[in-house]
Amino acid sequence: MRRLEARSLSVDLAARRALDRIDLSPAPGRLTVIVGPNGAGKTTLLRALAGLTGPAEGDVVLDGVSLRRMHASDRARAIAYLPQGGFVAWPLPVAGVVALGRLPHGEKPDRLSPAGREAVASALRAVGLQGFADRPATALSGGERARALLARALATQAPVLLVDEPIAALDPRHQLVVLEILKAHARAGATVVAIMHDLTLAARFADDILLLHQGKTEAFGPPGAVLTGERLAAVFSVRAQVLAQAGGLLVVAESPLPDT
Ligand SMILES: Nc1ncnc2c1ncn2[C@@H]1O[C@H](COP(=O)(O)OP(=O)(O)OP(=O)(O)O)[C@@H](O)[C@H]1O
Repeated sequence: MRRLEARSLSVDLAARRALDRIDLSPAPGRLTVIVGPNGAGKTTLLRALAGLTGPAEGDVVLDGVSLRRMHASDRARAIAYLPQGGFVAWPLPVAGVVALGRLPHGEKPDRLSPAGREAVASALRAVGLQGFADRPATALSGGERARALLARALATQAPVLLVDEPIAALDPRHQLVVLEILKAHARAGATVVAIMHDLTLAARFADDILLLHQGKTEAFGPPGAVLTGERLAAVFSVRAQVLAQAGGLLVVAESPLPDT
């Protein structure tokens, strides 16, 4: 198990502070979900946790070592990152796209080791795309492509998995399938951090929720402690009902409040 930690992390984008002194230590074995309004800094935080955006102040460390001091290939083996709204430019077969997840292990997609081949096959099975292995990735629907790109991240078999809006393009069944994959991956010992906008699904699947607002931590903890009607009003500017149900909370945004 690897311990990823943001320590008083601040990030500047175009000379503007996008993240302000974030402390976050997503626990291995648990699914941590980041929520917050558009522009709150969620993607910026995930990119910083992946070592793709450097801190202005503070740091991101893996097992106590700054990501800035790690070799890029060590970092890529340790941390798999799935960007938002993934895009595939070349008509590579789906299995070839997923095999790109083995590059950090020094494996060429067309010459995988037996372990690499098994990792690719198992990732394709996990996302339900085993029948699509030979299809050009440019000939997939948006949701199929999103699942193929998640499979690429899974094929890395990294102990840390960071995924930016992994269910945004998915139908209800595949949303549940992907969230179950993420949860199972966490339960198997990985550190899994996902950005989501669906607060009901976040409440149902997350072990911990980080609520970001204007680059700062508004709240962190179990869903029931973080997602309160009062907080949703203050952060999202919506009147919302948070209803306790068997299986989790149901969050219903009822009406927009005047923007503050
Ligand atoms: N490359 C960039 N240069 C300058 N500012 C940026 C850049 N990328 C993002 N920003 C700004 O930084 C802030 C945080 O952006 P970020 O993408 O992290 O938000 P987010 O919470 O992921 O939003 P969303 O829910 O819309 O995806 C926003 O105000 C955004 O306009």
